[in-house]
Amino acid sequence: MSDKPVVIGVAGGTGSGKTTVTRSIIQQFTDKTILMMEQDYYYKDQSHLPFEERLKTNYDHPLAFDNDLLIEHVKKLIQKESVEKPVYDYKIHTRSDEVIPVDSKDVIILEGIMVLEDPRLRDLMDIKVFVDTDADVRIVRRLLRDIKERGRTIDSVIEQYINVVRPMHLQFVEPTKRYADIIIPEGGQNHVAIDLMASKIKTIIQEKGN
Ligand SMILES: Nc1ncnc2c1ncn2[C@@H]1O[C@H](COP(=O)(O)OP(=O)(O)O)[C@@H](O)[C@H]1O
Ligand SMILES: Nc1ccn([C@@H]2O[C@H](COP(=O)(O)O)[C@@H](O)[C@H]2O)c(=O)n1
Repeated sequence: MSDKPVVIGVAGGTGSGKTTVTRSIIQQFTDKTILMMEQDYYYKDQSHLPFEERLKTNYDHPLAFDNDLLIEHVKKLIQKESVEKPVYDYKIHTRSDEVIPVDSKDVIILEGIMVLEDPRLRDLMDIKVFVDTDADVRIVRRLLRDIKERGRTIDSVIEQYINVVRPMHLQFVEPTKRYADIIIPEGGQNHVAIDLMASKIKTIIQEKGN
C-alpha cells in the first residue's frame, strides 16, 4: 500500500457534531497518527475590513473559504511536507496573527461544513463522511455553543440562522451528502459509527506497515 497519508473528509451541517465525532476518533490514536485540519481555519482573512463589515459576510457560502490555500496545504501534507495552518478567531470574524506549524501524519481528517462541496477537495479524499443530524438539534447545539464559545448573543445566532445559515445549508451543504461513502446519524454520541471509523483507520494504518 502507498506510504502517502490517507485523507478523510468529514462534512455535515453546522452543529451536526463533525468536530465532536472527529475528536472522538482521534482520541483512540496517539498524537503521531492523525492530523485534524479544520476548514473553518481557512475562512478568508478579513483583517483589512472594519469589524462592522465583517459582520455582514456570508460565512455559509463556498466563497467565504480560502479553499485554494486549504488545497495547497492538503497537497503538501499528502507529499509529507509540513505546513503553517492559519488560526481563525470566530469572535473577531477573521484570522488571528498566529499560525500553527503542522507536520504531516498517516491520516489527515479534513473537517468542515463544505469540505465535500469543492470537487478539488473531494478528489484528494480517500474516504468521505457526512454527519447527518436533524436541523432542530443542530440549531439548539449551535445556539449553546456560539453563546458559550464564539462570543454571540441569542438574537444574533437566531437571526443569522434564519436568514443565512439555513438557506445556505439547503443550497450548499445538504446536497453534498450524495458524495459521502458513509453517513453518520446524530454525530457525537454515535459510538458505533465512531468505533467503526476508528477500526477502519487502524486497519489502514496496519496495512501501511506502521
Ligand atoms: N451528541 C451530542 N449531544 C450533545 N451535545 C453535542 C453532541 N454532539 C455535539 N454536541 C455539542 O454540540 C455543539 C456542536 O457540536 P460540534 O461537534 O462542534 O459540531 P460541528 O463541528 O458539526 O459544528 C458542541 O458544543 C458540542 O459539544
Ligand atoms: N466568523 C464566522 C465564521 C463562521 N461562522 C459560522 O460557523 C459555521 C461553521 O462552523 P461549524 O463549527 O458550526 O461547522 C457556519 O455555519 C458559519 O455560519 C460564523 O458564525 N462566524
